[in-house]
Amino acid sequence: MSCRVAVLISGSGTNLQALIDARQHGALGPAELVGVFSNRPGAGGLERAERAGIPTCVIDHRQYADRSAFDQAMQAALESWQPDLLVLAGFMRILTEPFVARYAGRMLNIHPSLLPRYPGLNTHARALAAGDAEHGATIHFVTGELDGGPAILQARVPIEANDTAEQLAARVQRKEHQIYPAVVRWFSEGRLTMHQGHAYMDGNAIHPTGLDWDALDNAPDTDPN
Ligand SMILES: Nc1nc2c(c(=O)[nH]1)N[C@@H](CN(C=O)c1ccc(C(=O)N[C@@H](CCC(=O)O)C(=O)O)cc1)CN2
Ligand SMILES: NCC(=O)N[C@@H]1O[C@H](COP(=O)([O-])[O-])[C@@H](O)[C@H]1O
Repeated sequence: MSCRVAVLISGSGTNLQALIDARQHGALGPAELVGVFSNRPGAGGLERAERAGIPTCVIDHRQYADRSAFDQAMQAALESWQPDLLVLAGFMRILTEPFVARYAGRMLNIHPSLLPRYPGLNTHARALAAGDAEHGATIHFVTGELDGGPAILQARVPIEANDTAEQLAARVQRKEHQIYPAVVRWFSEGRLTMHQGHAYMDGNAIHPTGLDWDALDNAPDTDPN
């Protein structure tokens, strides 16, 4: 039974590429990439999708009077792909409550910080400015609370002396490209659920900050059964 996955982007699409590569290497489980949607014409990820033979759709949010009108147009376009899961991969628009409710429990986002630290934008510069020793990425279910949905997985990277925001972003992205395919696979295998605002893996509640990627040696997906 395949899991129909639509990916939402706004930019270069390196996380999309990681999903495409994982699919091509048989590492995405039953997940099938059925479409790529962008709110930005010319987004680099659109070329990645076209090269992979994945249908694309672009709706420019700037052509709409308000957020709700854009979300309604986006939802109508997405429904044509009949997605089981929406994957936000650098999608840079805040979604309205009705759109979020339509996909409750089947919409994921990857955020470039160790939530709850640094929701919103410019996370790398904020972590540097705060003098943090570590940074990372969080994958979470999307809810109406911006970057506040139940966490599924976190992955950490060290902040090195003299790091620029660009160097730190690149280190975080390398980790993102490892973890997002794993989480999409888990969801497509029916192992990830959201219930009453909490995330569950194989029926077990996930810690509020998510599973720790570096501690997964003994974790569910190493289970031989
Ligand atoms: N209702 C929700 N919408 C979105 C969520 C969410 O958790 N709940 N996650 C974000 C992804 N994201 C961070 O991970 C994020 C994206 C965009 C913004 C933002 O401030 N966007 C501005 C426009 C910025 C731009 O166009 O460059 C806006 O929408 O006005 C904050 C966080 C996706 N949506
Ligand atoms: N708040 C959302 C946000 O900042 N998301 C971030 O945008 C980048 C998209 O890169 P990509 O387009 O190359 O996948 C990723 O690093 C992702 O964490």
